[in-house]
Amino acid sequence: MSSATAAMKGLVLSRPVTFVTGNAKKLEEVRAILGNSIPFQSLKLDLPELQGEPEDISKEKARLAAKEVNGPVLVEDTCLCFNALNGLPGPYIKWFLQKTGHDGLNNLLMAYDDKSAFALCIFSLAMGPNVEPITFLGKTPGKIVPARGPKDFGWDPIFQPDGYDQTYAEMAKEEKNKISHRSRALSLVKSHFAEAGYVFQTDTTSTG
Ligand SMILES: O=P(O)(O)OP(=O)(O)OP(=O)(O)OC[C@H]1O[C@@H](n2cnc3c(O)ncnc32)[C@H](O)[C@@H]1O
Ligand SMILES: [Mg+2]
Repeated sequence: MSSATAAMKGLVLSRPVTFVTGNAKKLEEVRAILGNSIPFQSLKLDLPELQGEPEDISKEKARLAAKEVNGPVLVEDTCLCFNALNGLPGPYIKWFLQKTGHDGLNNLLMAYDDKSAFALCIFSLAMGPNVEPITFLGKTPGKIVPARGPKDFGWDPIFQPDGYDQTYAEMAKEEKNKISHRSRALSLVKSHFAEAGYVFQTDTTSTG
């Protein structure tokens, strides 16, 4: 689409999308997965999170972020869902991890034979403070195992994706990024950008 056509459709963005997160490891993966496909800057901000269903939590984060940034934003919320617990801890995984650790998360499943789980990533894109966010879901199935591998990113050591004998933590970063919940959601974000034909004005200065 030419920039004139984009302008007629109101799709010219005067600034890049800001990816708002308080989590440096998430940002690292998003950078690696997106490369130069979508121009974005980042803002380190730990946004308050609503309680409720994962999609609503992610959307509300985007609304708050868009108000904060007063421009287009991308946020994501990540859940780790145990099938035996009907999806819990889900969006509350951060607090379960913080309070009980990798062993505690394994112990939660002690009473069940079913150790299956899925990682869920929900990106929300809000093109501005008064625009309804749209969501993009990525899901990777796997199982919960006793911790193996480096402990530098969340629950990576206890999640072993289906079809692999390594945990996320043991896998090479590029390997994880090929199949992860995050990369699956981001490939939908990329398709959305390709289809929407947003045009970024490049004469602005970036703050991030
Ligand atoms: O500022 P935000 O983006 O919200 O960052 P956060 O760290 O608070 O992240 P979430 O609210 O989405 O909570 C998800 C929890 O799961 C962890 N996590 C997220 N993605 C992960 C991944 O790919 N592998 C392992 N742990 C992950 C993360 O460290 C949190 O403890
Ligand atoms: Mg959070």
